[in-house]
Amino acid sequence: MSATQLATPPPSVLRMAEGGIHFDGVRAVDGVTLEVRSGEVLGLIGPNGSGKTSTLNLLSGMLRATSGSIHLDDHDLTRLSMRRRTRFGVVRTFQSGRVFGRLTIAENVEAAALGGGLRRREARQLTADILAELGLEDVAHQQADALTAGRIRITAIARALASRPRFLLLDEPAAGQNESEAIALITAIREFAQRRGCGVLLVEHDMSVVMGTCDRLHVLDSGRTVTEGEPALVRRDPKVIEIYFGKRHDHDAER
Ligand SMILES: Nc1ncnc2c1ncn2[C@@H]1O[C@H](COP(=O)(O)OP(=O)(O)OP(=O)(O)O)[C@@H](O)[C@H]1O
Repeated sequence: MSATQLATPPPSVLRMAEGGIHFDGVRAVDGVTLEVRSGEVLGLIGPNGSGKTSTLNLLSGMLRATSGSIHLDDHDLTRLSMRRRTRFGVVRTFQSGRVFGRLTIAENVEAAALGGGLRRREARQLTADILAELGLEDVAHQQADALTAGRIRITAIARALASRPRFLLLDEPAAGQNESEAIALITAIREFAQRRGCGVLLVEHDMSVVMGTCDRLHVLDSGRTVTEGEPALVRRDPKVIEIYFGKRHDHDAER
């Protein structure tokens, strides 16, 4: 059996309802409700310090919510650790990327596929598919230690995909890459997610990157939801223009 024929899981929803967390009086996330659905990419955007990473951390279990709840379908994840959420298929990646430096890229990805319960043949096939999709074929047999930070970050994403998550939470996966590289990477992740029914939450700074790569956008400012919807509509929302594009918009208007 080819790994691309692996069964697609039934549709699911990862949902945060009125989620909140505060740090020493700072309300980093303040009553945010959002849903990520199987097979879609939800872009989480907003200015610096608006609560994007904290929201992702609440969903992954890295932070415990001080208010609200988090559910995967009917399962209440609110009090579960990150490790236990991983068992439900909710997986996050880190900006720095976590890989085994002594293993090759292919071995790193295959180890994640085996850890996710695949047999060796299926794991090999899935690894080959992912390396091709993420443009890692040329470095497949290089030791991870020898690669650039950017390639290591992509390898960490490849490992996360190989574990066959139901929901993948990505914190700026394309950090440090130029715009076209970022769009290519996120497009590859999106295609993988769509084919395998995996939902993706993507934290990303760059509006031009999320516009063509996300199915929906959720905009935060000061820990609160500003708006949510299709990228083209969100981009035209006056509240978003004000908080997110303010300076550029004024500049454009002046020209
Ligand atoms: N561990 C922490 N301790 C104290 N304050 C924190 C902590 N984590 C986040 N904050 C604060 O919470 C707010 C939201 O931070 P968060 O990192 O979630 O925002 P962000 O939108 O991801 O920002 P950026 O785009 O700059 O990465 C900020 O004011 C930040 O300083």
